[in-house]
Amino acid sequence: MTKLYLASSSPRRKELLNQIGLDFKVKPSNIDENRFYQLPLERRPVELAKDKAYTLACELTDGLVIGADTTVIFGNKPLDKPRTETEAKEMLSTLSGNRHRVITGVAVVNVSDRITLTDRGITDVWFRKLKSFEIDGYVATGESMDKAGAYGIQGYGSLFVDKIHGCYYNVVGLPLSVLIKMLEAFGVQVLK
Ligand SMILES: Cc1cn([C@H]2C[C@H](O)[C@@H](COP(=O)(O)OP(=O)(O)OP(=O)(O)O)O2)c(=O)[nH]c1=O
Repeated sequence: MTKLYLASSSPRRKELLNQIGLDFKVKPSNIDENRFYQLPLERRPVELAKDKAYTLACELTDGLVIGADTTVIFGNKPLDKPRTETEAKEMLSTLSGNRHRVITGVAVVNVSDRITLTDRGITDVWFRKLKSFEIDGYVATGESMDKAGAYGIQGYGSLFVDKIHGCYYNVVGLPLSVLIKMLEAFGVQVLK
């Protein structure tokens, strides 16, 4: 059976892979994300995903490595993980009453020959207009801090979302319908 590795520290990605019954090991890879900040925003998540997966693949002898990166884009600006609570509140004010885009890049690297597949999911998310006490209350829950765009659609952040167009799981951190096609290309099947 093919060994599977998830090159990510995101608990959400781990949960999503568990949800579809995959047997895998988690081995986060530490890459220098700063090197990618010059790239066009639509390309960045895929390149980051590839680097995360490839970096771990170089430490292994066999198996498949999955890497991913979620970027939240408002207009043509990225909203990365907030560094402070003030920054989180600013991001949420920006998203309030507006539409933004979530792109999750995914890469699967075959360790033995380094053959790599990449793809991405794109989801548009509409937030309702938020009151300032709601933004303060949300940031006080602590949910913002490790998440792109300063919110988690799977948590209290669900209260802000009017509608989405695209894959929900892509927003949480892994577009599962995209990933499964990539895994199948390497002979891994969930439903037989
Ligand atoms: C928009 C959004 C993001 N997120 C999370 C998913 C990702 O964990 C995080 C985006 O940061 P990433 O840099 O994609 O991932 P990470 O740093 O958590 O993990 P790693 O780099 O080791 O793979 O934001 C949610 O959980 N819910 C949401 O609704």
